[in-house]
This record gives sequence, C-alpha cells and structure tokens, in this order.
Amino acid sequence: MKDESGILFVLSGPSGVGKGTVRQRLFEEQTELQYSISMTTRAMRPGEREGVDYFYRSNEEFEQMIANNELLEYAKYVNNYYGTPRAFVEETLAKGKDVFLEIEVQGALQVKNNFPQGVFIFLFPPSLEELKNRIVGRGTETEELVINRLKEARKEIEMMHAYDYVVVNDDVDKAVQRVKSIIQSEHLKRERVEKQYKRILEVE
Ligand SMILES: Nc1nc2c(ncn2[C@@H]2O[C@H](COP(=O)(O)OP(=O)(O)O)[C@@H](O)[C@H]2O)c(=O)[nH]1
Ligand SMILES: Nc1ncnc2c1ncn2[C@@H]1O[C@H](COP(=O)(O)OP(=O)(O)O)[C@@H](O)[C@H]1O
Repeated sequence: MKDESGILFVLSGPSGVGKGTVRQRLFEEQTELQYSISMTTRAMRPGEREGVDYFYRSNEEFEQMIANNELLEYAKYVNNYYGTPRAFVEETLAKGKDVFLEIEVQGALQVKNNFPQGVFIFLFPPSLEELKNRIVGRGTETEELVINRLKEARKEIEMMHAYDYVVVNDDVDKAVQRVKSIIQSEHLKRERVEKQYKRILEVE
C-alpha cells in the first residue's frame, strides 16, 4: 500500500534552547513544509499578528476547543494555554503535505502518543550553562523563574529518549542544516519503503 499522506515533523526541547529561533530561520528559506499555527491564550506581543504568529483566544474559547476535541495536543505553559489545532494538521497531511510543529515538551509527548508515526526532533543545548545564558539573555524572566526553568529543563532533557533525533543547537545555521537533513532523509526513507512495496506487488 502506498502511503501518500505527508509527514508530521515535531521540533521540541527545553525552554530557551532556541526552538523559535531555529524554526524561524528554517521557514525563512524556501520550504515545502506547512507550519502549523498554534492557538494561545497569551497576550499578543508587539509586532505579532493574529493568524500569523498565533491564533489568540480567551481562556473560555480555548477551554471550549479542548472540550470539543479540536486540539491535537495542548499544554499550560507559564500560566497560558498553547495548543495545536487538529483539523489543519489532519487535513494538510491527508493532502500529502508535510506539517511542522514547534511546541514545548509536554505537548510533544501527547502528539507522540496519538501520532507515533510522526518524526520527533529534540533540540538540545550545547550545555546547561549555555541554556541558562540564553534564558537570562532573552531577558523575559525574573531570577526565580530562571531557576525554575532550569529545573524544568533538566526534567525535560530526560525526555529526549522518547525522540527520534537529537539536534544540538550550538550554532543556529548548523542546527537548521541538521533539521533539514533529517527532513530529507525521512523522505528518502519513505521513498525506499514505497519502492519495496512496489517490488513485492510486482512479484505477486
Ligand atoms: N504544547 C504546545 N506548545 C506550544 C505551542 N505553540 C507554541 N508552544 C511553545 O510554547 C512556548 C512559549 O512560546 P511563546 O509564548 O511564543 O514564547 P517564547 O518562549 O518566546 O517562544 C514555546 O516553548 C513554544 O515552543 C503549541 O501549540 N503547543
Ligand atoms: N544557536 C544559538 N546560539 C546562541 N543563541 C541562541 C541560539 N539559538 C537561540 N539563541 C537565543 O537564545 C534565546 C532563546 O531562544 P528561543 O528561540 O526564544 O528559545 P525557545 O523557543 O526554545 O524558548 C534567544 O535570545 C535566542 O536569540
């Protein structure tokens, strides 16, 4: 049987490792990937746009979507909800196009449970010291929050064994290249499997 559906790629990893940065750089280049825009209850930041960066919703609207099973996964992160709209992912994959999610670790594990055929990529910091520097450097957290984030990051790093690939984000360009190689090799793998099926069918 030929599998004509697209491939679901999930990029995840601890807070501050550079998920957003790597994803943005990846999508600056020409790519066949379809980025899944998330829902969130967090406030829109200056420069962000509805339906481009996120779909911004109230708590009530978000909880209604959870109740209606409209989200493929969701998580509460720093007191805000974040979630992936299910319909876009399912419809895009069914059209044979690849979908790319950039989400935190709790959500990625939910996707893995519901969608084990996805390709799970864990972005890894060069060191915990560098992770701390990036969280502090971003300047969005108080000192107490930085300590909490680092504690959380240690736990999240233990989850990397559930992933198919681990990519070190030492240099952004290199990390993007690594992610692109993974995408390419997953396509080649798919083609090889299809060829094998074809051969088996011809023999029969
Ligand atoms: N589970 C889940 N996490 C998401 C989703 N969208 C974004 N995130 C994650 O939520 C976290 C916070 O994102 P954001 O508020 O944009 O702040 P950032 O820390 O500047 O990236 C990041 O780790 C994102 O990867 C989603 O749909 N589901
Ligand atoms: N390879 C890298 N080298 C140095 N700094 C980086 C790298 N990748 C990301 N950063 C910086 O680290 C901080 C956290 O990155 P961000 O993309 O917001 O992380 P995440 O989305 O995983 O929380 C940002 O200030 C970003 O500019």
